[in-house]
Amino acid sequence: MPAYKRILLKLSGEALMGDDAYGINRATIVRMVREIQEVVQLGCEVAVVIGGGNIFRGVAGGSVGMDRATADYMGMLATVMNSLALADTMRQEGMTARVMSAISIEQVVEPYVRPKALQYLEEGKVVIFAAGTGNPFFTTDTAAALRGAEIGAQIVLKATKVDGVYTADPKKDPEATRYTQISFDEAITKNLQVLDATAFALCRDQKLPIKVFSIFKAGALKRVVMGEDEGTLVHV
Ligand SMILES: Nc1ncnc2c1ncn2[C@@H]1O[C@H](COP(=O)(O)OP(=O)(O)O)[C@@H](O)[C@H]1O
Ligand SMILES: O=c1ccn([C@@H]2O[C@H](COP(=O)(O)OP(=O)(O)O)[C@@H](O)[C@H]2O)c(=O)[nH]1
Repeated sequence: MPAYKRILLKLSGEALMGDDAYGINRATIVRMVREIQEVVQLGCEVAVVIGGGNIFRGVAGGSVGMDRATADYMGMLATVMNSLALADTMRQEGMTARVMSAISIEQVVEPYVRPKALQYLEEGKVVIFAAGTGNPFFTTDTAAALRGAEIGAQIVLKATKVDGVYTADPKKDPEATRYTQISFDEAITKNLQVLDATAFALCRDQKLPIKVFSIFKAGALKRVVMGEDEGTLVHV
């Protein structure tokens, strides 16, 4: 039995690159989709928010000196591309997915309408929330917290490049050690940067726990969903 009935899974856009310099690595996206399929088959309702770093950083050079809001809209469009790629890969793997966008581009994807999203989830479809929150100056982490709260997810799962929350940034400090669990207050006091501050505050206010785990580790998502010891749990 899965430990959660409904989850909001945040996938790092940058991780989609796999070993490539930018863009979407085919083997990587197929592997991610198969891991999601496993938890859907367990009976878990899955909503996904995906980042855009893999595409956006590829064009970021051109955004130097650009108006911040304009660059952010480009970033949101990058998440739409990733969402479409993810949904299409799910279709190829025999799953049913629906993409809903926070900015209206109706010829491409349907707009985000909360009751419709809830209906899809109840029907066992995977819902992919594209275009982040639809607002510049935010991130897809915040979109994950926001949509997670809106759909009544029991937990936000952040699948990222590190396998949990560490005492310091593990990419900079080799001595850093991983927490099995940590409270929101302690993570804020210690200024641990693994989710941005807005997303963090929203989850804390809504008492929505977060699990941070590795997107690269095979089977990690399933272990998290089964409530096994994996990654770091951030709790109230
Ligand atoms: N205390 C910490 N514990 C874990 N990771 C940290 C910490 N501080 C900074 N990081 C960095 O945060 C990064 C993950 O966050 P983020 O940039 O939001 O990734 P993404 O949105 O692509 O999943 C990691 O690559 C890691 O280097
Ligand atoms: O609500 C949002 C979500 C995303 N973005 C933009 O889209 C980019 C891509 O998202 P993110 O950096 O969160 O992706 P990831 O790091 O997961 O690849 C961000 O840098 C922002 O520029 C935004 O402006 N508002």
